[in-house]
Amino acid sequence: MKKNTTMNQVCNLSSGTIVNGKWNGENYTVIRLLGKGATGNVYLADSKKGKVALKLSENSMAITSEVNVLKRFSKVQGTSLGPSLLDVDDWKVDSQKILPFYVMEYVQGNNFLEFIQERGIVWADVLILQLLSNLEKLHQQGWVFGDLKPENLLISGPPPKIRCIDVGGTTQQGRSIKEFTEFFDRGYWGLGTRKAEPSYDLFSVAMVLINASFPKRFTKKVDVDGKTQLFERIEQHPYLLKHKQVLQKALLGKYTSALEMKTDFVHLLSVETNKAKPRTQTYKTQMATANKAKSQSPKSANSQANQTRKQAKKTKRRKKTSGILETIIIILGVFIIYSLYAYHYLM
Ligand SMILES: Nc1ncnc2c1ncn2[C@@H]1O[C@H](COP(=O)(O)OP(=O)(O)OP(=O)(O)O)[C@@H](O)[C@H]1O
Repeated sequence: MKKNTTMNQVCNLSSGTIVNGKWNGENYTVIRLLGKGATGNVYLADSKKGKVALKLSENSMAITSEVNVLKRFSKVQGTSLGPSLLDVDDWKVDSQKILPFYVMEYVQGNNFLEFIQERGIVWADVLILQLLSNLEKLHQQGWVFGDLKPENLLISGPPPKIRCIDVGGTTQQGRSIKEFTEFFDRGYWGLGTRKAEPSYDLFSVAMVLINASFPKRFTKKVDVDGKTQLFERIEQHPYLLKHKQVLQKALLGKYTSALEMKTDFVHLLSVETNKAKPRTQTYKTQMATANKAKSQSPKSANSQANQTRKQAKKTKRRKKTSGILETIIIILGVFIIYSLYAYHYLM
């Protein structure tokens, strides 16, 4: 999208600048720039309500459209689709310049990729389930998020909670997607149209997971079709491979609702959890058998010193492996319990 240089000059506010609302009379003291978007800049600011995020733009149409989306989001019960809207006003910069702005809740936290890089890919499961719940509610209201990408997903908490920011791409179902980023756009990969429908967002969800596994985004190859290239990527990463079925269906637009995708996702996770159990039992059984055998043959152990030394080494190795395995099992257990807790608590 074309950048408006005048806007960028005016919108480059330094720390301490006071933005005064012409109509509502609220004052906001700029702390720092949070980010620059295509339509304006977002600042962290101090206000009588505490820290807030303030978006300033020369483009009053864009501000109005985003404000309308945030208002609509606030009516969707039980979700955290976007930051809550706190104020909408104009700022009289000088005698000739008036800039529209809106103030929203400051969502403190890392974006999706930063969070995953810090905590590990296993967290993607919990976050994607939350995202799918939010999308389901948004789609039910007749809207599509559009520009779904890791930068637009902030993780607040604890407990970790996914929040969609940058509502500029939110489009009414049936219309053409307003804003998109190539990597997350099914049109770019030749896997569908840019018509706003739930499957458009669900394709992007799959791409968010692919991006979480391959943080360096790749471009579409000229000589290979999009489907082949993306399916190949899925085969190359253990996390993606584990979610292959769901990802492939989402990429091919086979899900007509976020709920359907979420159900498949939950099913896949429960299958994985069940698979993990017998492996643990088998190992324990093996250990018990080995210990039993060892205690039943002390004589042969005494007469064969070499064998005993080897046995001791083996046992030491086994104990070490057992320790590592136990730690993994405990971490896995805690994670599953936490996931269930987060899942029930947040959904
Ligand atoms: N409510 C918020 N709380 C915290 N940070 C925010 C909030 N809103 C925006 N930001 C930060 O400001 C950045 C710019 O936000 P904005 O939504 O305007 O632009 P963008 O995502 O770059 O948009 P575009 O895709 O329109 O270019 C975001 O990437 C994010 O880092």
